[in-house]
Amino acid sequence: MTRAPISNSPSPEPQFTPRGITPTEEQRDIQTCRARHVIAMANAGAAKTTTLALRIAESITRGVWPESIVALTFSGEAARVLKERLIEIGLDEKVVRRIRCETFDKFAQQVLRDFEGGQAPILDSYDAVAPHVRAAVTELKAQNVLRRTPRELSLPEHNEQIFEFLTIARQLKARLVKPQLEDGESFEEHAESLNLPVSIFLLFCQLEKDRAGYGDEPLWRAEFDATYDLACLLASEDCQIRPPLFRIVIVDELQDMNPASYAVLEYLLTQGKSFFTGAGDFDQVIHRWAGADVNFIRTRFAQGWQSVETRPLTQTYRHGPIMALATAALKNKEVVSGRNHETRILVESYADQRAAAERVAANVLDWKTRGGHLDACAIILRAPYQSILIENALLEAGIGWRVEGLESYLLRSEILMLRGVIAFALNDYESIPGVEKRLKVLQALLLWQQFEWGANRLDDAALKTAAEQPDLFDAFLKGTLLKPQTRADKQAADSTSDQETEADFRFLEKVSALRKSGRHDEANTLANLRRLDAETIDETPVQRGARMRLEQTLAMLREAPPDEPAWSVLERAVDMLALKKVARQIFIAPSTAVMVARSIDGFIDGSRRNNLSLRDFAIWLRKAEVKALKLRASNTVLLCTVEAAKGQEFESVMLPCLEVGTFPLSGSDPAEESNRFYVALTRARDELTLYIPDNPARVSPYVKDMNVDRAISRGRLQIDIQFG
Ligand SMILES: Nc1ncnc2c1ncn2[C@@H]1O[C@H](COP(=O)(O)OP(=O)(O)OP(=O)(O)O)[C@@H](O)[C@H]1O
Repeated sequence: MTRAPISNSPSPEPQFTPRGITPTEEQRDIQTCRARHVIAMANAGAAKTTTLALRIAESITRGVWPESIVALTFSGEAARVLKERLIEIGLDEKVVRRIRCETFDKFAQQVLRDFEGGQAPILDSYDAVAPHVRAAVTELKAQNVLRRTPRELSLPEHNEQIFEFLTIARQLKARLVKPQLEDGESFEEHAESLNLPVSIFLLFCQLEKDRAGYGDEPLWRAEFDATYDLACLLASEDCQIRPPLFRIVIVDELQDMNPASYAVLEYLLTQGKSFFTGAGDFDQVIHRWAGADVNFIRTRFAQGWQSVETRPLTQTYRHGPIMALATAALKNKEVVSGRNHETRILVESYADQRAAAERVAANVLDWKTRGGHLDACAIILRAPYQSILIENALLEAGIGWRVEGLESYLLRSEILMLRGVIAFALNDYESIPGVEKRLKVLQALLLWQQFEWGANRLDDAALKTAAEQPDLFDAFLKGTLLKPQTRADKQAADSTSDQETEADFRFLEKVSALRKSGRHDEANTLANLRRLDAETIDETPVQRGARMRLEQTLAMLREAPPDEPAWSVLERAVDMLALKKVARQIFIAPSTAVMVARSIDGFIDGSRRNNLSLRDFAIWLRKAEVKALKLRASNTVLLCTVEAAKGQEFESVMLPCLEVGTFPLSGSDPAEESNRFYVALTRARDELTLYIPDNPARVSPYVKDMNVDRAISRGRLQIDIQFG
């Protein structure tokens, strides 16, 4: 980033006066700055988003149409927070709705939809993209065999490898790498120039070719593909696409910028001759896997732009000096607070995870007793699996909670599937309340039993009917889950029950027409072939294994002594079903498979409470679910991931499980983990509670780095001196 000196020309007096805050000199300067390009890189809570909102409000007050302003971010959450800040500082909600405020990718999707005249399906997870990767692998292998000298290819087969490939592909797209060769270049040479194995580059090219299809629009887009496609189109020589242009362009979370998003931004700025203001924080990069690159911002961003001014925002207004000192120690940088407030930092030690969860619930109640609002309190987790014990503790304490960035554990597919198994074993289908929930249980069972049903069939009325009626629920077990799949089942895997009935009808008509015209042999052959399809077992070894395991597990559960504790039978069931191994087969991301395994452990651990039998545990689960729903109807505390908390702030923040291996999470990028911790802790306005194990050797190094005691004593001194 080019750093031009701050211009000497004084900024004009602001015309917009915000509600609720008095902008500092620095904020006013950015609000009214005359420079065409203004950039502010600053600490967490240093009012970046607020200042961008002030800049937008100032433009509108000076007569700019809200429709000619676009505010782009890299996460939906950041776009939501920016809109929230615009309203907080006093812009009318109706005016805010007229401003285009969304992620780069949503913006690109809309532009492409208008250009292409339709929306290509969006595949929103790696799991949804994986079948396309497998198809591309098959195609590449087939092509390779036909080569005069086949290459030695090493292509992804297993989920972990496919996940790794998709992550590489995403990074290539962030870098705007095209699936093409330069003139006269070989694939080998090009792959080498990208520092990639040739097999991976070939697969990247093949997948992109498949995605492009033969029409004007691609067959599908994964997350970020719209940004990539738009950037490629804009860079093409015969560029036909004309994205809308805006007078004012705002970008929040600049640290997440990558070359593809930058190409879109540059187009908007050059073609629209727009005024640009951007803000970000180098220490909040937590999406490196998706191509976010601090070096890009530091070295290439704004290169060649005229009239670029970097402006400071030196003080954090979110929290007081104690927190500022603690974050400064953590990140080894200067952090100054402009808030005269003793943000409390509390450190609580725990003996085990259950005790920690109970302390979290007790502290939430205490927060409420001291006059705090539940919805101003957030429990931020490093990983979703950590929610199980906390959800149980909140439930026990009668505290309602809502979730962001994770699903309540009772709704996660691995837990739904286990609940289905319990319901089948006990023949107690009512233990899962509500048709919707039972449908989800059936869908989860199909996923875990590795049925390759298409979306059509999974959402079909027939499955919904099975979820409605107890006898059909049982028939589903016997007639689908425990029955070996046949060739006919496979053929119908993607059709709805209506389509199946229609196919049956057409078949009968055909046979009858043949008979009527005396072609009995043909009619018989057709009928025999159909019978053969219905009788021929056609299941993969994996599917057969899953079916046998389910059968044996149900038998084991039914034969278990009725008073045997649930945790003990469930442990055996999880082993027999080989769930942790199956998780690795089903989920593309290795980290997801690990989380699922931990989630299952947490579920079993949760069943240890009160030593309930399996039947009583099923009853407890049903009651828990009903109670959780009721509690959710009132005020709720937020249970969320760090990613979901980014950009938000809360009066009270609780960070459980700050131990070695959990935060930083083992196997994760250390630099990014440190940033993640920084993001989590800097969400707090008034109170931060850190939960650490009572064994000092197991305490997260980040907590040690914060040097809390020193921050408290120095911070108090600072409050006395600075604010009197
Ligand atoms: N001039 C001011 N006086 C007092 N409080 C302010 C002022 N400007 C902003 N704030 C408050 O400071 C807090 C942090 O602001 P904001 O969310 O804009 O920071 P940020 O830098 O975007 O944070 P993050 O890095 O987490 O995205 C908010 O509560 C906001 O209302």
